[in-house]
Amino acid sequence: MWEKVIENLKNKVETQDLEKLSLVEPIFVSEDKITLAIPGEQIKELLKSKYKNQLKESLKLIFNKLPKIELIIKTQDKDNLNSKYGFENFVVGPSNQLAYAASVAVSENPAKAYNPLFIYGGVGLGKTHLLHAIGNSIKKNNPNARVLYISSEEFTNELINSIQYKKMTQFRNKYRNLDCLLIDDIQFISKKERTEEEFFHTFNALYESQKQIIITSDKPPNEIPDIENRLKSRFSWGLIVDIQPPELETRIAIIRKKAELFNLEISQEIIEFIASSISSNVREIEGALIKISAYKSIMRKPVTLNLVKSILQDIIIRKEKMLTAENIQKTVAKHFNISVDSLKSSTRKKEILIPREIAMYLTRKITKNSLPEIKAKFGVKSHATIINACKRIESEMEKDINLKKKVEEIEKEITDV
Ligand SMILES: Nc1ncnc2c1ncn2[C@@H]1O[C@H](COP(=O)(O)OP(=O)(O)OP(=O)(O)O)[C@@H](O)[C@H]1O
Repeated sequence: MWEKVIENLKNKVETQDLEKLSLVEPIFVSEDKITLAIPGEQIKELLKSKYKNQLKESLKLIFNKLPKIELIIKTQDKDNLNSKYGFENFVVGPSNQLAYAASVAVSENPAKAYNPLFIYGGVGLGKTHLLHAIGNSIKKNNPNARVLYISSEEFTNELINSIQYKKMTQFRNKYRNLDCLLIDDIQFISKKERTEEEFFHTFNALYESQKQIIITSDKPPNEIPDIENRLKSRFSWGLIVDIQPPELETRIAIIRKKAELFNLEISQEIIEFIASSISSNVREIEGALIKISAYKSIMRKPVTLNLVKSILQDIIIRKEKMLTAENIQKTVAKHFNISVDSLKSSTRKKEILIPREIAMYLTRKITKNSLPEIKAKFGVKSHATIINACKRIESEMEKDINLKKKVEEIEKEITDV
């Protein structure tokens, strides 16, 4: 029936309006009354102010008389928000302070504080948590706000379906009529031309109508490979903040908070043990606590340090395996595109010398190897060579930001296990 109305309206309505009106759904139809479900206040207003007469005429034509027209707003689409992620259960420390503060600011003043807000950081560091917290907080302040959380993969799948089933109008209306779009892991749209194109237009539509956009990624915009420059530049229009792996103190605070949530009583000694065994990934910390909780309830035994050590053995062994001089040499060699053997040679060529000194510096910093052990692993004659290499790299990193970044990136790759 509504298709007939639309057919009738075709020549009397502007094209872009017609697309919007085609989203209206009749949910009750009789000769006396017709109830139309409208997706949003904007379309309702459009229908009432601009097309009331045309609508009446079309209905008259179809029914031979004019039924009573009732307009109701369609219940909102699911916002995909997970209520378990809030600001109140996000532990703040130096590593995530800025991302947290920016997220709170955006949720208090959508589209006015920072737009877009771009949050990036490694795996399991709380980016998704912050996205949901922003969405939940905006909804709490304004229950009518149209907020949507979506991963860029889901966005891509939905787009593909919409193209396949010719539902692009619905797709565009869904995304372009939001007050706040929270899009997770944007790096996954790279190399997907059509998705990038569609996201570009979604971004523009929202930005131009002053709607809030929050984006997360594993890298800053300019380092996401194979993504259009026009998107990268838009991602940088607002504020870009990073989340770093939490420091020891923050990890301890996170473990305390999570243990409390899981109703798990553990001693300070155990908390510190977990915090020092799992350094870079909060999801892994959570996983460890869930495992301990499960053991506790199944075995009905008190949680001792030894029990925790045996429960977390696989994680600890995996870490120890990665934190070796051999693995550091391999990773450094890969980053500089040179061979592991050349790292152990005595050549003074700059392109080998710097990577070799970086490898020594990282071995000293992150393994438990003693100086004689490091000496043997790099085939050098004296301890002084290693100590001097470490000092040189430390002072070079202070002067050269690119070198500092490179070393940090390699260190992250080695310790992120
Ligand atoms: N600072 C924090 N305080 C409390 N919980 C945290 C914190 N950081 C991370 N978490 C928790 O760690 C888990 C992983 O975080 P989240 O899913 O947000 O990571 P992510 O950065 O989005 O990772 P990915 O890139 O894999 O999607 C979540 O359960 C989250 O609640």
